[in-house]
Amino acid sequence: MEFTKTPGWLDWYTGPSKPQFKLPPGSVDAHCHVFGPGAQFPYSPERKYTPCDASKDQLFALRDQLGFDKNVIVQATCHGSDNRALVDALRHSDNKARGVATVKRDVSDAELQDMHGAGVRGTRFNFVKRLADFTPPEVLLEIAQRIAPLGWHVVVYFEAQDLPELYDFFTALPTTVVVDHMGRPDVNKPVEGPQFALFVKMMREHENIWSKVSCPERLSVSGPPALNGEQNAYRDVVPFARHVVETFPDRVLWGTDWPHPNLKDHMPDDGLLVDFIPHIARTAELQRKLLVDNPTRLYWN
Ligand SMILES: O=C(O)c1cc(C(=O)O)oc(=O)c1
Repeated sequence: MEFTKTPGWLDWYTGPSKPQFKLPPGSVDAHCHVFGPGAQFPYSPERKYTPCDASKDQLFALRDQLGFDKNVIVQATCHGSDNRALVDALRHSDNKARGVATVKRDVSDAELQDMHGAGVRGTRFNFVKRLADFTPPEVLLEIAQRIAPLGWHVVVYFEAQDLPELYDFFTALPTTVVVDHMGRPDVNKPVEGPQFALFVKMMREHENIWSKVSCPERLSVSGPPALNGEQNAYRDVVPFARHVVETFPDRVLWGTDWPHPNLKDHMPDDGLLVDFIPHIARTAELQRKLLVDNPTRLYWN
């Protein structure tokens, strides 16, 4: 099948630089995606965008170029609940990738078992309105109860302004809950302001809630972008991510978010994104927890 990319689509950055920051051995890129290729794994009829292709081989080449050991591949919304591209990538990863799938209420136990065998360890609930249609909370809770016995967790993606209405649902989930991209704070607001404070309170009061401190390129308002050798990119995001890393060092994950769906402004050099890490995790111990210990515990147990 032939697909035409969403107008204005930015393709992932080719030839990323070698990071100056040396990742600790065993580091995991704990948030990245594969897109198709559409000819082999068609994009979902329900999708809200049509991306460029980003294959498993291209992802594994990036992993090696940046110096990561492993990947956690998160089902992208352009594939809906058809997890074939994800599962294919996991099966060809030589045990170096785990996955987070998207499942519907009618998923069978056999399908869950099959995905588990391939390396899926979580399911993703998406509350970002431009990406996914609404699913009633009782349906999501039913799915969470189905996957809990497998030892899977729930990944949630939402925007900060929606947290007040989602708070009770998230804190009632029976599994570990991993929040994508720090719950997308508005970084024009103060770190200690009420919006981000609610997110921090949710993590403080619920030890099963984790956060990915990823996506500065999405959250940043003032940049500068991770391009042209910039070693101090996305400075406005640093205080938010640093606060979460230092307050909850055992419950944070980091990922590139390659191939960076739906960016509108620029496409970052992934090597320079890796160089963002020591700004938010300032000691070797915090770096090891963020990049090695935490993802290994959650995904390779
Ligand atoms: O902000 C986004 O557009 C975005 C989209 C997806 C997806 O389509 O799955 O995943 C992400 O992590 C971020």
